[in-house]
Amino acid sequence: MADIPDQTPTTAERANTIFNIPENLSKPITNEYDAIKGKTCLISPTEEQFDLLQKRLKERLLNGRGETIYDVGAAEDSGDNGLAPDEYDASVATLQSLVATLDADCVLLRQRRGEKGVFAQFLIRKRLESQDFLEIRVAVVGNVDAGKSTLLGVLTHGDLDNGRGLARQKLFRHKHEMESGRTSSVGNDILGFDSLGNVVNKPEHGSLDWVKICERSTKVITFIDLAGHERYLKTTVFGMTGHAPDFGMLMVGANAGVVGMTKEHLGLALALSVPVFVVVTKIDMCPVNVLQETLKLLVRILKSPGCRKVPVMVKTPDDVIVSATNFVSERLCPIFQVSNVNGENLNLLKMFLNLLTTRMLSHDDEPAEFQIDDTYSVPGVGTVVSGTCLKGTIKLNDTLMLGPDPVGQFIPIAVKSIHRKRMAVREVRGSQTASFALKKIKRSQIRKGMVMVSPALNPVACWEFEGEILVLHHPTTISSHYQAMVHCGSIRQTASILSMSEECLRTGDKALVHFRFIKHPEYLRSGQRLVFREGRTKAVGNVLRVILSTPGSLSGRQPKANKMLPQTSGSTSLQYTPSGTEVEMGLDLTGGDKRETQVQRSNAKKSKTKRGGRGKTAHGSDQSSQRTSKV
Ligand SMILES: Nc1nc2c(ncn2[C@@H]2O[C@H](COP(=O)(O)OP(=O)(O)OP(=O)(O)O)[C@@H](O)[C@H]2O)c(=O)[nH]1
Repeated sequence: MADIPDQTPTTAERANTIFNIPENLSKPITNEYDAIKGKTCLISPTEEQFDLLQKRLKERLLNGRGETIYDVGAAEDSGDNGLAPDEYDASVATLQSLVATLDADCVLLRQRRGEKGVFAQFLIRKRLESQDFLEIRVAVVGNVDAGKSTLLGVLTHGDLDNGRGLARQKLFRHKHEMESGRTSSVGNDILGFDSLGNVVNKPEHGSLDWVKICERSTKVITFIDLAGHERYLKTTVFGMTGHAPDFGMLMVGANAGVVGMTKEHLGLALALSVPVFVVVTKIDMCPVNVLQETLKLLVRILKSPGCRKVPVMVKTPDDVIVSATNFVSERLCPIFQVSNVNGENLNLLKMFLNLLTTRMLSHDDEPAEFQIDDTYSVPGVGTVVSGTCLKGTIKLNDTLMLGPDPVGQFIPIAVKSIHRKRMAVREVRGSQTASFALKKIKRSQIRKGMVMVSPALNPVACWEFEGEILVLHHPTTISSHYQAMVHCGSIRQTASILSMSEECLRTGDKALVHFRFIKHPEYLRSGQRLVFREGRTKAVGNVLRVILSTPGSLSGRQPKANKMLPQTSGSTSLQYTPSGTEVEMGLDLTGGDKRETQVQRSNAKKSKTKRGGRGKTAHGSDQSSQRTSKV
């Protein structure tokens, strides 16, 4: 098994966490900006210094997608923070004139008194046109009844809950959800902030008022409300992979604690490298000792070798700023304790959401890539597709290649109208979600998982690919011919293992695996993250190599399993992105999992002995999966 990458924080990272140094301050400054170095640069800058300050702020706004947090009176390389009152006032005045020249707004986040005087942090946010806004996607996960839909109802509609399901009624999309009180589909709700950081949503804004919210917002948080019940896990996994969330909000009911699907959802977010923050709800009705127990267990799980998170209890506005500015590091895990009934600490959560920035970086000049996660047939409009623009810019009337169809073909298609959050716009850029009206195509010709890409990419579909996977959980062993659902972006299709670098895989094993889709070819790119699952069996990994389909292979004929791939896992170290993926490797996440693994292994041995063979369909669920997924 390949070595687990060392995820111990560097000294600099540790120092940043311990001393709460914002990331932008911990990086060395280029020589160009030496003239504006130090805490006094804003007091009375020369014309030349003012230009430099303006240039630097512009760069920071560009890098921060329209916003940045600016320190006034903070020393860059020592603890010598603080300015005398008149110096501080002069600095703030300079900052305000800088901000005014860049058509932005400046809001005080926090002010502190050091030995040498006052220092402060300001949020600087660009004012955008009414059609433009920064979009952050937050996937909301957690066990049934943790209060997910309720919190979203309270945040986005501004009215508190009554503890008996009042607030969630505004979010449900299906009659059966209204009746059962359970979410079963992937839902969306939005929370808008203006350039001053005020919440735009008003209680009277119904679900039809998205356009009004977006027009007045500079930043829009899109909540992807996912189902908590195990029965809907497939939909929840799709929400986490297909809707490209920037962050995960893990909800835990204070009285119920870390139960049911909580750990499953946490593991999924970590496996997909989605930074997570935790919201503990129902603190109004939970006895103090129960709440303490819940928090203690939560912290233990987050700190476990599997998670390696740094939990931070968020109790004050200061904690919010520190955790929001350091949240990009993925290691930090802020924990909020709220009540949807009396509104306690909801202001801290809103402040935190206002400070989040998108993780997806894309350049407007790259060829466009759009992944489809849903299709609609709208009377009077025709076929509409919704999804996420992963790269580049898509403009009205652009022609994109839509595919792959069942035989792996892509067809040119013109974009006739674009909507962002139900608002008609002229273009959509990387990291934004949108829906397009398409002409001359039937809804039945389009499925989730298809893409629309720039013709410059010359897209080709594939039936087969190689991936590196890590088995997070499997009751027995996985071997060749095993079939399970591959989730990769918005692709969701059963794939069969043709061969592996190991004979069989158990919980905690890693391998190179050759997959083949069983129904139709897909558009994949190497480096994409994937989840391979069936029931509670779960493996995560990356697409390593896409095996492009030759014309003959596009027929869909399934070749025989080929020989084992060369044993390369020793030399190819798994390229998992920070912390998350190895989460359950040590299986500390589930506390008793080490023991569980031993039991599983001994069960696997027994089952092998019963069948008198090793490897092949070593367990019932594999067989049933093969049965059910045959085409
Ligand atoms: N007292 C109290 N009750 C709450 C709070 N938050 C939610 N509830 C209640 O808890 C129940 C469950 O809330 P939901 O929002 O449906 O839970 P969920 O996590 O969305 O559940 P699923 O949709 O099934 O995944 C509802 O009756 C809410 O009124 C809270 O902070 N305090």
